[in-house]
Amino acid sequence: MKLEQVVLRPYALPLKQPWRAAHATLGERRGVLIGLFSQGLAGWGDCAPLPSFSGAQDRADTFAALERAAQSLRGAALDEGLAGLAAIDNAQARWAVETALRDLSARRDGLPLHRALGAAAASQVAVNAAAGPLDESCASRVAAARQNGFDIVKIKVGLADADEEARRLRALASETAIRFRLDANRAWSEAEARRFLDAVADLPIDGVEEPLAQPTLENLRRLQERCPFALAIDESLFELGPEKIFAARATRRLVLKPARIGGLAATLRLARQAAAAGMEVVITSVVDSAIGVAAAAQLAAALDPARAHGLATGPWLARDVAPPLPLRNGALVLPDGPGLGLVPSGEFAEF
Ligand SMILES: O=C(O)CCC(=O)c1ccccc1C(=O)O
Ligand SMILES: [Mg+2]
Repeated sequence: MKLEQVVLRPYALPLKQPWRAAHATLGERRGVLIGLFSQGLAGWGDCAPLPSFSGAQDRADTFAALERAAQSLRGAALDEGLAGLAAIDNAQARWAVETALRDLSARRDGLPLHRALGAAAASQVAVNAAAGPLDESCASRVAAARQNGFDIVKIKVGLADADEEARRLRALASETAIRFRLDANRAWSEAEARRFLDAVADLPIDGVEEPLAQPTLENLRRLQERCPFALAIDESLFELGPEKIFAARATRRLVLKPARIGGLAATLRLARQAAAAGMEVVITSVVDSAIGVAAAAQLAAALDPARAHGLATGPWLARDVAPPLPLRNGALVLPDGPGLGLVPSGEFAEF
């Protein structure tokens, strides 16, 4: 299958309200879609680097790497594209290109992408709601999540004093019956983390991502041992090292962002290694476009559609490149169609 046309389509999508986390605020989302065309079919991928979050590569470097990859794909065969993925030296660009290639190849084979990745057919993926930071309007977002059928709501912590946030979380827990997934994005010293985690130990907490500003396998293990719920490694994955993490099992959970890891196959490999080591794996999106979220959702469906993944970021965008996958009763509904199951629409579909 020869790639007859390769297009790059930049986007800038405003958020309904800023996405705030410890160390980062995001007001709009910029990325580039890559589209591959062959025999009347198209495959799409999303490249949306997050320079403000640790571990992300510089945006200009990323788009330059995507541009180079697009150039080398023009006129190449689909299989040559897949064989050349390892040569793309930028994780987010590689993720976009691999998504587009596998979307196209799954469409050729008439299979939804998760089926093309070797999984049984799934119609939905369980997800946590994304409720933003623990601020004044958090309670209304949590109540809305409960109303919309979510069992787990994710909240960013580490943006205010740890004792104050523990009090706010307790107040929220008394208002709405829901489980909390917290993400400190490396905000706390070990002492602050201990103070917060001890103060909320009796609340319905599903897990806490990245509690420590300076995580090591030793301090994470100490913290995990005093927690009744899962702690998770997310952005510290490569700093701590996947192999060391699997051997140590210092935290119960690992968050994998395929956009940051650099592809579907690489993420599947890490996820299976983590599962074999006895860790829980959660796949998350990066407040990217509906194309990126759909790709991560297909991957999550291939891995474990029943575990709540962090893929409900679509509602934060005021505009999107395609109608996002619908959220129903705490799950992302997967399209029936082949490949990703969605294509860019409106201005993003013209070329
Ligand atoms: O996990 C979720 O529900 C949403 C994804 C998310 O929180 C996130 C989005 C962009 C960048 C970093 C993160 C994060 O998990 O730290
Ligand atoms: Mg996280």
